[in-house]
Amino acid sequence: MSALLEAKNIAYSVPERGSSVFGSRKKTVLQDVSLHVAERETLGIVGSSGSGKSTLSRILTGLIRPEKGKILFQGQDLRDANRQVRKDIRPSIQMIFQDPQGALDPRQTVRQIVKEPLHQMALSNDEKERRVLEALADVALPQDAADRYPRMFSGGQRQRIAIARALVTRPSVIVADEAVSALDVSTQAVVLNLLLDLQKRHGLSYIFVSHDLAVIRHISHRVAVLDEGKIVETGPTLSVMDHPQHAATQDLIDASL
Ligand SMILES: Nc1ncnc2c1ncn2[C@@H]1O[C@H](COP(=O)(O)OP(=O)(O)OP(=O)(O)O)[C@@H](O)[C@H]1O
Repeated sequence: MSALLEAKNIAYSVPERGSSVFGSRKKTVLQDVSLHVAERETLGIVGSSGSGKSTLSRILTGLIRPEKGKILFQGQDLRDANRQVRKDIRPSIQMIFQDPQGALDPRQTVRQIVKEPLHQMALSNDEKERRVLEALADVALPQDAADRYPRMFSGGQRQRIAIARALVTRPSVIVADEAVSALDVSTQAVVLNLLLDLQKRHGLSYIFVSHDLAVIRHISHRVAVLDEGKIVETGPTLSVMDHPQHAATQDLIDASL
């Protein structure tokens, strides 16, 4: 299968805490990370707290730039792409964040929240409105949800709003960073099944980032294990889980039992 979104030899570091801006020491957050996701595939990225998952998610969606390495979308290096091409590609790669409470602006209506990613796209207002209602229907929220505020919804419903916002640009890949971690287990299952259903209906690819192996097992075709900023193991989800090769994988399995 050819890669839809690919990371090649990504490195990222931050100034060590307490070091000055002059001659500061650096802490490595990601080191030589390479991975890809194919069309209609879900790649799970699992790792313990501090292993670099959120940083990697933000690099994959272009929110932060890697220090080294490159991100390719359909084979095109996003660094080389000119502004117009980047503008065309950006809607194809969307992100869902962990905390539905914190990620949704409480002062905005659901319509404003879901519409926000469309601002950069040259669409008529009517088309934008159509897309918002279509995205809400996609996540099984009623049309009148558009005029309400996030606080009027449960945690699971708020996460549906976040998913609708990601879907509204009709992306081909969604990076989900701990997308169900803030939800109770039964709501997690409902949201994961919704994501699986959306994948089938829209041919989506997911990069699904979580510390929770049970969640990753439910949703991912393949898995990459991140440990201290490095991918230490990768393969089909069940074979990695049934025959872990690295101590970090075994630790995550033990923690999920
Ligand atoms: N901007 C930053 N400034 C300082 N340290 C950072 C920054 N970004 C990341 N780090 C550090 O890099 C490491 C990895 O962080 P990251 O948030 O990517 O990990 P994570 O696997 O998502 O962890 P968690 O599950 O706890 O959120 C952590 O030690 C974190 O403190």
